[in-house]
Amino acid sequence: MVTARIPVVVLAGYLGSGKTTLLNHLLRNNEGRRIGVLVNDFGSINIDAMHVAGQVDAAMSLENGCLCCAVDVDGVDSMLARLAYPGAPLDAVVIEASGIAEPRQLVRLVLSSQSPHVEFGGLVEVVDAAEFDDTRARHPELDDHVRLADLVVVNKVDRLDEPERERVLTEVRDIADGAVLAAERGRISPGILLDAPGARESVGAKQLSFADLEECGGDHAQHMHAVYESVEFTAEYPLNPSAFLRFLHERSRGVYRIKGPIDFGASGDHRRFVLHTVGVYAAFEKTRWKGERATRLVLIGTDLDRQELTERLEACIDPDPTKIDERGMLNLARHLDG
Ligand SMILES: Nc1nc2c(ncn2[C@@H]2O[C@H](COP(=O)(O)OP(=O)(O)OP(=O)(O)O)[C@@H](O)[C@H]2O)c(=O)[nH]1
Repeated sequence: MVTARIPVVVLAGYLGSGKTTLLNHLLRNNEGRRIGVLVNDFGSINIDAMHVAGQVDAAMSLENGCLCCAVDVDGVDSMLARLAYPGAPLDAVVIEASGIAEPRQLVRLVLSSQSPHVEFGGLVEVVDAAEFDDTRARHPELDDHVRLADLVVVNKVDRLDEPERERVLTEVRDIADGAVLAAERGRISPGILLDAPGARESVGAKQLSFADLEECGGDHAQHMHAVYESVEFTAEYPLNPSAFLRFLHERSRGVYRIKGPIDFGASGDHRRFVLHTVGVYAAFEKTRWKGERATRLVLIGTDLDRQELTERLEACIDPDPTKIDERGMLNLARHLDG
């Protein structure tokens, strides 16, 4: 009897490109497919795992460290074995890599899996259309990631006007060997991503060869995460919105990405603000507190001064949270994510 293998899709893409957004879109619009998720955050607070929690059929997360180097094939195999076992109620597993993981290494880990229950389901690279030029200038290896991918999702096209959007799409198509799709908020059809690579032939599937995987990829010093670091900040007391907005405006250039929920305001206010900064872009997503209220931020960047950042964030804690700073909340509203 031939055992059906569960496809394992590697979802990669630079910091803040929209991987979690795309994953959440898939989980909400799964068209009946049951999806297991393996999330790898950079930083010890699992913000991405918090974002996908509750919508997924089976999930595991790996904290603090980059999946591509911190874990060997046995480690990935044992995690995959816990998600994908004989008779597992899953149709696919998606590994959401951290934004600075080396996709080639991740693909190699999946391809080297000894598990008879999984197969490589393809590499999907999410690209932030609005940050494409900047990211490429800072990280020329982005071209390589785009070239290797079975499917490149050029996300955030809403942030560009028509001519710029076409220019970026043309540039990505010139580099990519696989299929290229434009997307807003990761809205792509789940079938394109989750069915075995053969099913993607309509948009141009490709399979990675071991030769592709052997080229570089193994040199840790060249990996993005070798130069990035993260600082975590948690606070049980609310932050003052005006003070925090000042912190945001004055943040150092080294801080490329900040994400996580923030508690602003007094106990009667149930609004939960989730901050996302990507480069100079900053947005708050408004949700509601369900469990414990606390600020939990992860800051990712290069040359971070941990002590200075922590002190500046601590200075944002509101000495009197019973008095909501309405003006600050109004300013915050201007940054709200549509
Ligand atoms: N305007 C716009 N914003 C988007 C789009 N997709 C995602 N975002 C926003 O971009 C920010 C980062 O999105 P995430 O999905 O968290 O990105 P990520 O790749 O998972 O981030 P890391 O895991 O930190 O690398 C969030 O504020 C999203 O709401 C899009 O298509 N358009």
